Amino acid sequence: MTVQEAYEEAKKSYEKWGVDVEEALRRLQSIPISIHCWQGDDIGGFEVNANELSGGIDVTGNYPGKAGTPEELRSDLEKALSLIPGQHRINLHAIYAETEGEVVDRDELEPKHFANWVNWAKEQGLGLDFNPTLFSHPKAADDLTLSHPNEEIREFWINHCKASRKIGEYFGKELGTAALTNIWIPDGYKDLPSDRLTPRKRLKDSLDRIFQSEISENYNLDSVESKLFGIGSEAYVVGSHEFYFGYALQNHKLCLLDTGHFHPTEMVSNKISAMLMYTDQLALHVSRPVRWDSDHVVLLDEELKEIALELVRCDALDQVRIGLDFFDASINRVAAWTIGTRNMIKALLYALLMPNDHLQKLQEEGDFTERLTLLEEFKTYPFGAIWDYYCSQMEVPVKETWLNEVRTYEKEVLTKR
Ligand SMILES: C[C@H](O)[C@H](O)[C@@H](O)C(=O)CO
Ligand SMILES: [Mn+2]
Repeated sequence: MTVQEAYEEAKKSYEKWGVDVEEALRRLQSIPISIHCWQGDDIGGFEVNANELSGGIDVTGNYPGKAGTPEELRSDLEKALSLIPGQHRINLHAIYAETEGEVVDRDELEPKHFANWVNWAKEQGLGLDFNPTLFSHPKAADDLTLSHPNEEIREFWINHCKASRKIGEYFGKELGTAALTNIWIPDGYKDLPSDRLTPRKRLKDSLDRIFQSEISENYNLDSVESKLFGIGSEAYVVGSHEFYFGYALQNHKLCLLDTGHFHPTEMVSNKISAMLMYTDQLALHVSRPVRWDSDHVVLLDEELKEIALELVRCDALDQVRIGLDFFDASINRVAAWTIGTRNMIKALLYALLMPNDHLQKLQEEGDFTERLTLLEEFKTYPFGAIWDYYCSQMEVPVKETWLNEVRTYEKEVLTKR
C-alpha cells in the first residue's frame, strides 16, 4: 500500500468520528516549534573567552561531530530542519553571539552581534527567539545572578537582560514575528537557606528594572522560567514556580513551564488549563526528565500527548509558545533534534485527530465508560498513516528513512570536524 492509499484508509476511520483530517493537517502546519540551538553544541556557545558550562545544568556524552562554529551550527540546524515537517523557529542564547574575535561582555551585547543569525533566519524562513545567558560566566561563579547580594554583580546581569530584550526586539522587527525572550537564572542554594525572602525581593526588583523599558509586543515578548532545583541548588531556588507565576500575572509577562522543572509526579499537562484561567499567554520548554532534570530527548510518551491534547482542547495553540529544551551529547546531535521535534509535532497531530468535542460531551453527560473506551481505542487508530502522509506532503522523509540522511551527513560532514 502506498503512503497515499494508507492515508485514505486511515482518514475514513477518523472521519467516522467526525474528525476533519484535512483541517487537522492544515492546523498542524501553522504551529511553529521553537527549536533550541544549544542541542547542537552542548550549550557551548561562541564567546571568545568561553567558560565551562555552569548553572546547575549538565550535558553528558561525547558523541563526535559537535558544532564548533556558528557556520557549523547553522549547517547542522539546516540538516535537521530538512527532516522536520513545517516552518519553525530557532531559539538562541546570548552565548551564540558573533563578535568577530572581539571580547564583548554580556552586558554590552548588541543586535549587530546577531546579524548573521538574522540573515540566515531570513533565508530559511525562520522566526528567532532569545535567552540571556546567566550562567557559564565568572560573574555567575557562585550561581547567583539577578538575586545576588552584591549590587555590582546584580547590575551587570540586569544590564545583560536589558541588552537581551533589545536583541529580541531586533529579531522581531527584522523577521516580522515577535521573539520570545526568556529569562532563566540558576540562583539558589545547595543547603537550607536561613532567609528565603530577601533573595526573592532582590529578584523581583531586578525584574522590575529589566522590564522598565517598554518594548512593543509586536516585536518582543518576555517570559520567566521557573525551576524546582538544580545541581548545587537542591534545597532552594529563588525563581520558583509560585514566584514567577505571580510575577508574570502581575506584570503581564509569560510564565514559562519547563517540563523538567517540577516534582517527578507533577505534570505540566495538568497546569495548562488552570493557568489559562488567569493569563492569556504561556510558554513551554518541552524536555524529558529522567529521575532528575536530565534534559533527555523528548519522546512521544503519554505526558507529551497529554500536553498536546490540553493545548488543543483548551483551543490554546495560539496562546502557548511551544519550545524545546533538551541536550544529549551521547547520540548524533542532528538526530536528537530530529527525533525530539518530530515527536512534538506528532503529539500535536495525535491531539488534533482526537474526537475532542465528542469526548468533552461524554464527560459532561457523565458517560465515563465511553470516554475511557475511546481514549484507549484511539491510541491504536492508524495515526501513523496520517503522519506519514503529512511528512510526504511537507516533503520530508517518511518514517525512519530520515536516519539515512543523518548517517550520510555524519560521514561526509560531522566526522571531518
Ligand atoms: C539552556 C537553557 O536555557 C536552560 O536549559 C534552561 O532553560 C533550563 O531549563 C535550565 O534548567
Ligand atoms: Mn528550560
